[in-house]
Amino acid sequence: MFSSKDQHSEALPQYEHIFQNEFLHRRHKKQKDEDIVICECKYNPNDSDSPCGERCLNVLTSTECTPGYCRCGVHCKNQRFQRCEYAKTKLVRTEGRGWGLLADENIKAGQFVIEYCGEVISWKEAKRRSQAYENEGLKDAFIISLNSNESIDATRKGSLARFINHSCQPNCETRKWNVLGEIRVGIFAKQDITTGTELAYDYNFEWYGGAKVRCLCGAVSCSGFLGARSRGFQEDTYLWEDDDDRYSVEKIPLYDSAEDEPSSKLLKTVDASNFEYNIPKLMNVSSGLEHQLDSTGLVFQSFDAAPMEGVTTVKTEAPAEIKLYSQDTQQDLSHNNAMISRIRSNSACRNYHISRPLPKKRPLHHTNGKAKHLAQKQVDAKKFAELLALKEAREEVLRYEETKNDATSELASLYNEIRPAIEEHERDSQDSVATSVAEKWIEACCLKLKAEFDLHSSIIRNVVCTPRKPRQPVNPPDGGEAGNEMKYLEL
Ligand SMILES: C[S@@+](CC[C@H](N)C(=O)[O-])C[C@H]1O[C@@H](n2cnc3c(N)ncnc32)[C@H](O)[C@@H]1O
Repeated sequence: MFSSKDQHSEALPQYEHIFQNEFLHRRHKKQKDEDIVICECKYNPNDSDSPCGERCLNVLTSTECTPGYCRCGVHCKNQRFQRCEYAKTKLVRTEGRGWGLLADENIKAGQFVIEYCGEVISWKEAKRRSQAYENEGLKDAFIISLNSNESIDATRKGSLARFINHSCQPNCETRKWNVLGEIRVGIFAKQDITTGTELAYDYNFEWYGGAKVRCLCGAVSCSGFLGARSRGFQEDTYLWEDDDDRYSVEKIPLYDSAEDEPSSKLLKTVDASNFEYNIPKLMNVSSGLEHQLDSTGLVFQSFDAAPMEGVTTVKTEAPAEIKLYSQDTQQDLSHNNAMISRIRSNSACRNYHISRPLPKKRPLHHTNGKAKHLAQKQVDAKKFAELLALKEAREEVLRYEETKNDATSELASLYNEIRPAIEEHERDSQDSVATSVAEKWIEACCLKLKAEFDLHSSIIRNVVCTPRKPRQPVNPPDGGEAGNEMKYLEL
């Protein structure tokens, strides 16, 4: 695997070694006091996990503690990027893949290995440079994506992470961390790695166009080319062989399984069931909830078929299911989508598990071969309550409605609270908000969703199981005589 030649006989690549990203098109953000999240850890000499270990709120949200603010002081273990707490590694010459990086000590699964440092440039500049490097005849590519607007270029300046090669069956992965208000990319071990093993992560979603390089990772599941799963790759037609000859390739392999889709497609769904946060568990829903109460325009769908508001579906074109929600719900949804699109750039962040492809669309109910019109109204819980004969049932429905209203106002006020943060991030062309903010938002969305569900299920339960008030004649609004014109309240 590695060259038998003396490793030092090959000239070391020309680049400037740096330990922190350098910003070319803007300044490093200054963290404001109000943006600093202080964890609840307290240093306890008898508990090795106490100074910001796995239970630390900041660690759980992939945010490093801010020195001077963390109560654990010098004992804080959550400043690994800032303190360059890298694993020991060794540069080696590989067969056919240029230089590579080996573990020079045993590395544990989940361990921070090294930061991918380089020059932070705009996405446009990344495109320009990528083309320029190709024109200059540079074979190795060192640009990776930081967020949807920015990239890190380690071609001229970088850390040793620039030497980590690609593998389709990697032992490492990239993760994005919030460090003093900036997103930084770290290489983390996916599994235990023994000393002397080459480190590798999957480049597939980071490919920037230009030359295609045949992958020599040797994995059984090898995709054939570096970045072969990226959208850019599939649009391009050149191949760069190991001997640097170019070939026009007629048929670049296309990947059609859900897993192989470009990340931009994959990141449309958040798997809420995997959240590691303390988000209230949603009730189990029986399939018997698929009801339609036409006279109120109220449509119920079994929970698993509906997108989980603000959490599950992020899609620019509204899926059919979204139409089942009321207009104000849809408004919330667009806020939520904006939020999710801001947090989704942190795709490598393990806390969000943004991983599942879009759920398959369920066909809507059809009548006479036509799609049934689904009215988009709010549920009038008071109207339902009035129809119920039992006082307890009426009270229950109204109680759930109040809880739902509280959850709705809570979400609205949270949006107002975080609006300045969102606007600031937009000004700075930053694609993510603080994880703590996203976390609060998701929790509020879940609470609102649960409250809505509780209300709807209470209405259904009571309509089905408790007696209704007898039909009452109502006088027409103009005060005319009841009789032939008599109308009945109907469910
Ligand atoms: C970030 S650099 C890695 C370090 C590089 N090997 C060097 O010598 O500087 C990425 C480049 O390494 C080469 N490379 C990385 N992984 C490879 C693989 N699995 N098969 C073939 N070439 C690979 C490609 O030329 C790629 O553009």
